[in-house]
Amino acid sequence: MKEIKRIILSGGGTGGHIYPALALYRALKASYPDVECLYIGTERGLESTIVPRQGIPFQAIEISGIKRSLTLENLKVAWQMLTATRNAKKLIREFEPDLVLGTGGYVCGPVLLAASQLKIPTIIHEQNSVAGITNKFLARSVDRIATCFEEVKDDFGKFSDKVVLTGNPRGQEVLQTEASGSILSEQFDLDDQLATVLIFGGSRGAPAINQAGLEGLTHWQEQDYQIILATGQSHYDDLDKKLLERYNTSSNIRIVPYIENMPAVFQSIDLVMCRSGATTLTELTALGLPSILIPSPYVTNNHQEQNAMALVQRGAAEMIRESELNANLLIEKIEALIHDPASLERMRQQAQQMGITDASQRLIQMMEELIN
Ligand SMILES: CC(=O)N[C@H]1[C@@H](OP(=O)(O)OP(=O)(O)OC[C@H]2O[C@@H](n3ccc(=O)[nH]c3=O)[C@H](O)[C@@H]2O)O[C@H](CO)[C@@H](O)[C@@H]1O
Repeated sequence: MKEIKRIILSGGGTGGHIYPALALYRALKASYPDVECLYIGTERGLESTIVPRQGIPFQAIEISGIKRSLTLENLKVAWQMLTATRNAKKLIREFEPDLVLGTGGYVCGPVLLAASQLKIPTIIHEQNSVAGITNKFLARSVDRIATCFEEVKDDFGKFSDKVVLTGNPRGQEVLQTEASGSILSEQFDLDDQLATVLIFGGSRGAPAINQAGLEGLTHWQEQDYQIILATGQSHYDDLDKKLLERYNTSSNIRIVPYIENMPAVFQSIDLVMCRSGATTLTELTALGLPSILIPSPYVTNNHQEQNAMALVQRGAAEMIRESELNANLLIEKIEALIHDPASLERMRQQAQQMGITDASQRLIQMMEELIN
């Protein structure tokens, strides 16, 4: 059997498309220590900082998303797509990969298209319960479509025979991350023994969640549990420094810009309140973490609400729509659950039942089949 020696990974914009690729890379490296990888993303996306920090060679190409209304803008995007595909071809020819795998986001369009035109085996990985625009566009050209929810198969229409349910590699990765009983004290100067709620938007933060979270802090300061609020880097930079200082010096509240080691931090959290991006949900279900989900209403076909409903219907999570969100509701929901260990335990079990925990192995097997 031919070994996997060189692969190109692509995907980005936000963390939800990047972390699955990185988790897969690490699993691949464990099976094939000599494997070499090139990551192709964009300069503007989070991948341009996250990926090089992992020591993975990174190349950027320029591409932006299709605007739904402005046709002139779309002409520019079409032109960019042609140039980007040409640039991607150049990178692919130079690197000579055995396979190219894309985890979603606009950048995958030109990269996977170029690879398939060069007759290199291709896989796209769809994390959501509703297929993204780029992945739908690529369905015709790629060899396999790896998915995380049964129900997304139909979105690929006549290409649905290429669909294989693999799950999201990030779930397997968080499960393999060792828990440290002292991460809350060491990293946040909080109490390792107290119940702790983690509030965050998605990889870029969410203004509505930040606002409701910040408004709840005066109340939470007086409670017997702890709150960590991760705002997203750019929102954090805009926060009033006096407010930050006031809360961050209290014993049970921490406001931070971004948590780099989420898989490790999650292990010490009792309840999560966050967006319902697909990669976050994979992490929550793998670990069996109870959650209150606030889907982003600003995504294609409202897919985050569908992602969230998959958990809500199984009793693994509760949901608040952003239109109903305010600090009082947040406080009420958190308080109802944090003081109810039986409900938390039920949610934990339900969440855990949903997790697919061998996604990397399934994807690696798919890669091996394709290159042989
Ligand atoms: C606005 C938007 O288009 N969002 C999409 C994007 O979301 P986004 O990238 O925000 O979403 P996900 O929830 O899927 O992933 C976020 C990732 O960032 C990590 N994290 C988050 C905060 C933090 O401080 N530290 C940290 O490491 C989370 O643990 C998770 O691994 O991709 C997802 C996966 O295709 C989609 O489902 C989302 O709808």
